Amino acid sequence: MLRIGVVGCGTIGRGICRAIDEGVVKAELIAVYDRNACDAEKLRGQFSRFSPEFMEIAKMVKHIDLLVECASQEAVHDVVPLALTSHCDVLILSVGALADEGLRNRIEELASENSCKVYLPSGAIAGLDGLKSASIGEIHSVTITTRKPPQGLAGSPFVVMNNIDLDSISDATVLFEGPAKDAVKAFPANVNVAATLSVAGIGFERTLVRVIADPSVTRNIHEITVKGAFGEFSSKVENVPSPANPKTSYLAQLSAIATLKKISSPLQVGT
Ligand SMILES: NC(=O)C1=CN([C@@H]2O[C@H](COP(=O)(O)OP(=O)(O)OC[C@H]3O[C@@H](n4cnc5c(N)ncnc54)[C@H](OP(=O)(O)O)[C@@H]3O)[C@@H](O)[C@H]2O)C=CC1
Ligand SMILES: O=C([O-])CC(=O)C(=O)O
Repeated sequence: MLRIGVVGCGTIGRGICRAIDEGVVKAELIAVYDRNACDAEKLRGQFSRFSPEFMEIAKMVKHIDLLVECASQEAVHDVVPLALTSHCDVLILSVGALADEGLRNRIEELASENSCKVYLPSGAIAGLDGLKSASIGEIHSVTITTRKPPQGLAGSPFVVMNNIDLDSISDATVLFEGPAKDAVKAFPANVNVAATLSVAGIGFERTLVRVIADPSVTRNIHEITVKGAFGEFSSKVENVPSPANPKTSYLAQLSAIATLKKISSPLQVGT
């Protein structure tokens, strides 16, 4: 059976571990790691079928087949090359890290040299199937508009560096418009979905991102428009935020679990 290690024991990590323990994903939960050791320790005690060990990454990669990164963009730099070098497949949630072209190329090279797979779940958006099909032909434009309650954007480098008082925003306000390459650095915990779109479609320079702080909404809303030789499509997801981390939509966690389910199943559905 597939042996999994999870890096990052926050909102998504906890959900993934629970899904493995409950048998939704047919795999063994071997190890967990978080830079806050006590969060990982708390999580370890919550399972009925598995007792994952708290393991540093260097040890973890010797005991698993697949490493799940659900920590931060910084963690992608630290753990993904190491896992691939150790012949582990990798599932990445903090996809914004791949805006770094050097890291992206290194990850692709290491995966290829070591015959490993790198999985990027569709996260909190819908429509990647259409974009992947469309990108076999010519794509003219990909745009994503992300609309979140102001406090869902709290702590992001863009808000901090520009001294934006989120509490004083009374109407929907466009905070950012620009390429995905800049958006994922400005809002690293909010628009990883723009990075996934970039990889699936026309890259980090040409994928355009708009971030709106909107006090009138309670959901994290992602609207995507793709235009190309195939015609055009739009998708809109109104996501329920995770109670433990309102930046992260519940669908992101479900999407990671669905990807693990697909990996561990003989039946493959969809593009
Ligand atoms: N691809 C997608 O569609 C989506 C991606 N995401 C991304 O997925 C990741 C996980 O999200 P979520 O579970 O909500 O986040 P949480 O903040 O709830 O949990 C992340 C956990 O990982 C820890 N962590 C962060 N960096 C490291 C590191 N370098 N090494 C070890 N542990 C680390 C955090 O510690 P600490 O609290 O100290 O930071 C925290 O305990 C985030 O990067 C998020 O932006 C989220 C939603 C959608
Ligand atoms: O969960 C979401 O709404 C999207 C998100 O935070 C991200 O892509 O980083």
